[in-house]
Amino acid sequence: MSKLRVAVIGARGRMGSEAVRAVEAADDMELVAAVGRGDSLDALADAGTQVAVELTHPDVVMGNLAFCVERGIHAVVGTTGWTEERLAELRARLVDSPDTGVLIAPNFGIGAILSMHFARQAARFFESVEIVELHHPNKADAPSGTAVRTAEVIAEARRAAGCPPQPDATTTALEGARGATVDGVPVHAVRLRGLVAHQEILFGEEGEILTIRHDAMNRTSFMPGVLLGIRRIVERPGLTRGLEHFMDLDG
Ligand SMILES: NC(=O)C1=CN([C@@H]2O[C@H](COP(=O)(O)OP(=O)(O)OC[C@H]3O[C@@H](n4cnc5c(N)ncnc54)[C@H](OP(=O)(O)O)[C@@H]3O)[C@@H](O)[C@H]2O)C=CC1
Ligand SMILES: O=C(O)C1=N[C@H](C(=O)O)C[C@H](O)C1
Repeated sequence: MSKLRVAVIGARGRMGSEAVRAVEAADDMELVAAVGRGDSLDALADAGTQVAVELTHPDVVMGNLAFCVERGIHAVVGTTGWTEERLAELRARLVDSPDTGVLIAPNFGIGAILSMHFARQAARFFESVEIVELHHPNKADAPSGTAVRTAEVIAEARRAAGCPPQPDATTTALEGARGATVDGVPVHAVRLRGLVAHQEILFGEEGEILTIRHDAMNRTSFMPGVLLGIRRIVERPGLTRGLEHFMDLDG
């Protein structure tokens, strides 16, 4: 069987350099291009790339994806900082390239995806929920893409179950003291030297607290998810949001 022709954009970054190593080590993949800031994306087209792994920065991800989608190159995107407007722009681009698939994965960590799945299940049983995400201080976006998606998933589940808004008697607060509110869920972002990527989802009910915590101790931990995304996106045209769609979680 022929190998999947894979390129990495952002290849010299923390995640990109791990992705380069992971693709090179995968028996069913060939690394055909590895580009970073200042390199032309034409290298991807020239090398006959089938799947591009995008691990750069919120400021440049849209341009990189426009290049890929226009040329029918599938993309596995780890870059965060997504908004509804950006998602809508990408969906519109994909309409003109109906055979192309783009996976946007707020988190490639299998444990992180499972923690979001468990949070969805728990959401309707607790009056209160708050999210604390903790990352290294070089991170550009806050709150993290994972925290935003987790809050959305929890809010969807609570709406579907008819849960009322959660209690909060705060009437006076310093700006930011209650975090950012994402779809009704307070999200708190910590940036601390020594951390990699961590998240706690706190559920509270009278007399009972459930904490779901995930810790990524290094960036190698994201690579099984990156490889899974590469293998599966070639058979899934359109926009896929979240690696969970490739994980058979309800099976
Ligand atoms: N989905 C997931 O599981 C994960 C997602 N992420 C996300 O991935 C992204 C990258 O994170 P991380 O690796 O830590 O960040 P880094 O800053 O380490 O890497 C980003 C890389 O992209 C490069 N870059 C910047 N602009 C361009 C451009 N125009 N074209 C090509 N390359 C460019 C940077 O170059 P230079 O060094 O010159 O600035 C850098 O090498 C972030 O958005 C982060 O949130 C991170 C971890 C896990
Ligand atoms: O920037 C990071 O490091 C990470 N970014 C992703 C996010 O914003 O959720 C995934 C992970 O948390 C690491």
